[in-house]
Amino acid sequence: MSSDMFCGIIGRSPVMQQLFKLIDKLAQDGSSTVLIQGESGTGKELVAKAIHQYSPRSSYHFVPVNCAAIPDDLLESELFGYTKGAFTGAVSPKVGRIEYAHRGSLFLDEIGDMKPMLQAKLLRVLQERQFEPVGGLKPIAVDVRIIAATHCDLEQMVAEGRFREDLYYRLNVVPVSIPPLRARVEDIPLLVKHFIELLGKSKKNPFLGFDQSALRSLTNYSWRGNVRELENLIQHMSILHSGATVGYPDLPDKYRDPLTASAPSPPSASQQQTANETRWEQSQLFSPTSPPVSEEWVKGEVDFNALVNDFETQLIVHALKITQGNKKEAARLLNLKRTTLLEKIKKKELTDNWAEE
Ligand SMILES: Nc1ncnc2c1ncn2[C@@H]1O[C@H](COP(=O)(O)OP(=O)(O)OP(=O)(O)O)[C@@H](O)[C@H]1O
Repeated sequence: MSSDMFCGIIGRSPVMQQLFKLIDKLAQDGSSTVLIQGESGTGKELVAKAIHQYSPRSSYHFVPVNCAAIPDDLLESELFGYTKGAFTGAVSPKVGRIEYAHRGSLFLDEIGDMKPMLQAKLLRVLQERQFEPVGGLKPIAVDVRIIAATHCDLEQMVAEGRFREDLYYRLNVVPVSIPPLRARVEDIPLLVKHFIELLGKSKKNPFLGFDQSALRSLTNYSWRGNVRELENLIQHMSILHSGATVGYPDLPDKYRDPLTASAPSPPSASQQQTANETRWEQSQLFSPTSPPVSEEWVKGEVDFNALVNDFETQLIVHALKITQGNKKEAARLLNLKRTTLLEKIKKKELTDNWAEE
């Protein structure tokens, strides 16, 4: 599987290609519980839907429940339903979302926000495949695949006693991790193209996109809100710049990267990225430590090894910044072995604090 799109999910980076394979396997399996972890806006719900849509359960319901958005006292009756007279106001019985998802998939988003009492009730659904509605005594059997998602570190929450350990292990049968967008920057141009096409479909005078310098700057940005933030930016740009191509100066302040501003324009103005242009862009991500026509250049005293060493340091620091210090990811971005990167970091005595840019 090497397509750049799988069930509406865009990604050509190796991690996304691996994710597509995992989704395919999980879909075929059809029953195992899945726990999706990733920062907000990385596409957790999209992945959950894809797992359902490709599974034998696809002709039944995909039922999403956002555990953080529903107040605690309502979440129990939303999930488990209630019998007539269960509480004041329960004038007729209500089917809960777990029962509604029978033979389909239940997507429990923000599972880390679920209160302990409900965690215990959910554990029973996972263990016994049955539950009682609020106010009911008779157990109801269900055949439901549970796909949970969270942006929290559930393992840490277990260690702190804030999440049930037994439930964590029941949920984490197949862990799926979606990396943040800053750790897969090669997906950005593709996502930009995808959202421009999507948003431009219904427009007479659609937004035409970004020029090379704007795109370069977006690639250097940290994307705390991940793909959702990128989608919002393109929506914003489509409104302000319909029928136009946006350059670096037109980007909102926070998306403008000073390194990009100092880089010269690429040799070709074509919107189409050729392999050569991509390589050229990569080399222009960093301004050289010495200007090309300095005194040393004229006198022929350029210290080639020192300059190459500096450039190597800049590349490593840049990769560590955009991966927030994740050395495995940084090595992947740089196409280096992890051990090679670790040796270079040690030799260069680079500090270990990459969280803030
Ligand atoms: N790889 C992707 N390809 C295309 N669209 C994507 C991708 N990842 C995310 N999106 C889009 O970004 C938006 C956010 O995705 P989604 O709601 O699935 O994220 P999430 O991780 O569940 O977020 P949250 O944790 O805040 O609920 C959606 O509009 C989704 O379609």
